[in-house]
Amino acid sequence: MLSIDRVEKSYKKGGMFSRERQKVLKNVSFEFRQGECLGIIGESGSGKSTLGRLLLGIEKPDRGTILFEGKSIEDRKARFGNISAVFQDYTSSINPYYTVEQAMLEPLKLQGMVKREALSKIDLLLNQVGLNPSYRIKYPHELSGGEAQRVCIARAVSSKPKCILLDEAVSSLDGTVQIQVLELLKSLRKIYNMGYIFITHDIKAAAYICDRVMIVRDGQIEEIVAIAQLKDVQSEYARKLLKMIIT
Ligand SMILES: Nc1ncnc2c1ncn2[C@@H]1O[C@H](COP(=O)(O)OP(=O)(O)OP(=O)(O)O)[C@@H](O)[C@H]1O
Repeated sequence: MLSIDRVEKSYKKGGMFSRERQKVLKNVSFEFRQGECLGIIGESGSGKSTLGRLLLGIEKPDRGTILFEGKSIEDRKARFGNISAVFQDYTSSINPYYTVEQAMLEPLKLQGMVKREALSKIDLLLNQVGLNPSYRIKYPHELSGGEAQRVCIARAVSSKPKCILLDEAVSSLDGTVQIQVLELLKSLRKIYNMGYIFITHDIKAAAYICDRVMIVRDGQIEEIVAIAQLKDVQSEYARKLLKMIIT
């Protein structure tokens, strides 16, 4: 569904007048299959979030191509309604002056829904993420971290996307809430028949939800492995990384 071919990305390094560039992604190629949950794991600074932004079409690669069902992800029409995102920072993902209802109306209106239809859809979406209709009138500061992230997830599924990219989406939640949100993601995946790209440094969370994980090292793919074969990773680095994260 998503074809990533020889993608490279670099950023300017140093001050405003510096010409030096840091290569953040190097020759990245892989396929994301329809309906799968692919984890992207790696050390801090390995380029996971940069790759995530490129997959969303927020930024352009310097070289290489990213195709969504054969069309460039840079083409708004290719990605609109097909791919959405949930980020770690749920508090700044929702406008602080918007109620939950207003925040959820936005994407539904963009899909061309009339207000009456959108309002009943909001009740359904809130219900699907385990929040009752009383949450419609709440502001972000009145929500717990887990509740705010549920609202972000409800917004992300509202367009019935084929894929949601989750960038450290459960990392700031504490233990039990994290598991509840992972369970929610599992059940929504079945309801909507969609795939996830799950960026995380938490291998346990990845193992809980993903079918395959891609291990990224210093901007390059080290290895892609099915979760069931995680214990049998081939590369020395992947073995060390997994051991380090698990202990
Ligand atoms: N917009 C940017 N401008 C300049 N440098 C950037 C930019 N975005 C990322 N970088 C650099 O690219 C490298 C990779 O960053 P990235 O956030 O993609 O890594 P990451 O694996 O997601 O890390 P973390 O797990 O800590 O979030 C880092 O050295 C970072 O400083």
